[in-house]
Amino acid sequence: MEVLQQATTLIMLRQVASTLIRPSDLAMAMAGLFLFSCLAHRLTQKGPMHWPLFGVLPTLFLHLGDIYDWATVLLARSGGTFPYHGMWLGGAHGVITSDPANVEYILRTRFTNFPKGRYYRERFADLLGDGIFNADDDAWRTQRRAATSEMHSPRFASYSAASIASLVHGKLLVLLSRLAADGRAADLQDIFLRFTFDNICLAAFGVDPGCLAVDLPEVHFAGAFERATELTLIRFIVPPFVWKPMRRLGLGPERELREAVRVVHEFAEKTVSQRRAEFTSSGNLIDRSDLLSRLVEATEDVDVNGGVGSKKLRFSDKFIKDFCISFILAGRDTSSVALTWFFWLLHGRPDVEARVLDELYSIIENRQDINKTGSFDDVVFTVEELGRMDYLQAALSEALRLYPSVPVDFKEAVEDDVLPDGTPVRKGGRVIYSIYSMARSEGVWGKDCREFRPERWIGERGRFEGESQFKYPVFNAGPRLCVGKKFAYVQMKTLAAAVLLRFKVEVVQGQVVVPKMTTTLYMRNGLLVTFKPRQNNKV
Ligand code: HEM
Repeated sequence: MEVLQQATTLIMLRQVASTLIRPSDLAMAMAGLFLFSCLAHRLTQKGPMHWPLFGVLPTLFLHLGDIYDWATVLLARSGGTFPYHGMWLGGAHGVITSDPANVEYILRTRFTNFPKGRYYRERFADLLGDGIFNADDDAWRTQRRAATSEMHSPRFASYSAASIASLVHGKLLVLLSRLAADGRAADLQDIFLRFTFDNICLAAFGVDPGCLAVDLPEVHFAGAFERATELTLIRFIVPPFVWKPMRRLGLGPERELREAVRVVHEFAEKTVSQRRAEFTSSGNLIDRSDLLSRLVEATEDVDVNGGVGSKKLRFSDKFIKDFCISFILAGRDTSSVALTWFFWLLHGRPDVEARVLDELYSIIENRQDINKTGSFDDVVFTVEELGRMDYLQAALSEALRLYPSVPVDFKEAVEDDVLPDGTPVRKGGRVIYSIYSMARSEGVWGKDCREFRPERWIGERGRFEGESQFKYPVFNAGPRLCVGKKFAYVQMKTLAAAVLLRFKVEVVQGQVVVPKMTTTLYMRNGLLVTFKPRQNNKV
């Protein structure tokens, strides 16, 4: 991340240098540096080529378009971990790893020495405030406790399952039927993004923004949220000496970011204060099960008199607002991109699709109230039935293994440390772990690691069997394991089962399907598909 910023700086420097130095002298100097670096790289052979003065930047720059695959090759060549550093005096340094033992060390064993860190928090502060996604230490712990107790409560679980099913059956299937009837191609990624945005807002605020309406409208809040996220990510590319003054002066993308953040915060503040007023006037929010209502009602124990006693306090509006915004960011696009890759992989593997369908048919056949007409129109799978979809769970987990929604993540070292494989990490350095590369490592997943093989998740008794969090940190691992993991599987399984049962999703030929190089593994060009209704003659 910081290295990317330095790459931008490098381009600027090159432009300045070309006005001060003759181009031929510059070319000679660059050729000298290149030869020197090649020689040094030949001698060390670990990781990417580092240039004098510029560190890894020029090499990185050549690979911006295929950075995940490039890092995968380098990690394989260097035994799973290599150090990097950015420009001389720039201060960016750290290691990149795909070794599960190192991942376990930073995410669990030495959790307190590897927080998200200031670098991350500073960039997300405007959008996320002190929300769980952007917090460390005590601020994170309080929110984590609240998140786990509210999200894992039976009340929230049944509310979220019902709202997922209602969105899928009441809106998504209606939209797909319309598209199928018109024979129109549509971008599956866009449709799924709309679905997960509405879904996460329902879970967080109990409010449906309506992105999934059949006319696929532009929704102001959703657009602002997306823009705010994209514009925040620019801060990971542009150096701080550029974005910070622009922020202060309200210029360029920073001005647009301020406006998008304002829209998001205004919406969140208004919703929180309306819910607070509703609670104050009626004394409870008994009819509401969304996270916001739970948090408005909840209290936390706070120490008083130096820890001698404690009293119950309500969460502040700011706490709840920040929490809900983080929650929306965390659950907004992760499962939609996972589902898009899943449908794309299925398209290339009719055998896997047939096994998923067989599983669905056999669950329907086992129903007491089986619909003898053979029509699937009314089938809405229950949470218990979703739990019996082992093969679907395996296929989704395998799609996420190959195309993890968060392909690369990182932590910052508070103190000097040494990773289990012997690699030293200096204070302030970053440990970047490539989840994308771990999936493609023969040492981690075996010789067939690049194959889409759901069977690797099925145990001897034919049931789904999970893997170590540290070999598969797709949902993060250790104390910061994704709190939405259960929610995400219910959401993905409900959607995938309902759609596959009713439609054959056909990928339009001739499009280029490649990942976008950003923090979430979007498809760069989306995924154009058509929907063909299935003949329901199986039951
Ligand atoms: C396929 C879907 C999902 C994947 C792959 C996924 C993955 C992740 C990952 C990798 C992290 C760690 C990010 C970091 O700290 O840098 C995370 C954290 C988190 N996720 Fe998810 N997520 C998914 C869906 C969801 C959903 C649907 C929700 C909400 C309902 C959610 C809520 C959260 C929250 C609140 C955190 C922060 C946890 C903490 O820092 O303690 N996630 N998730």
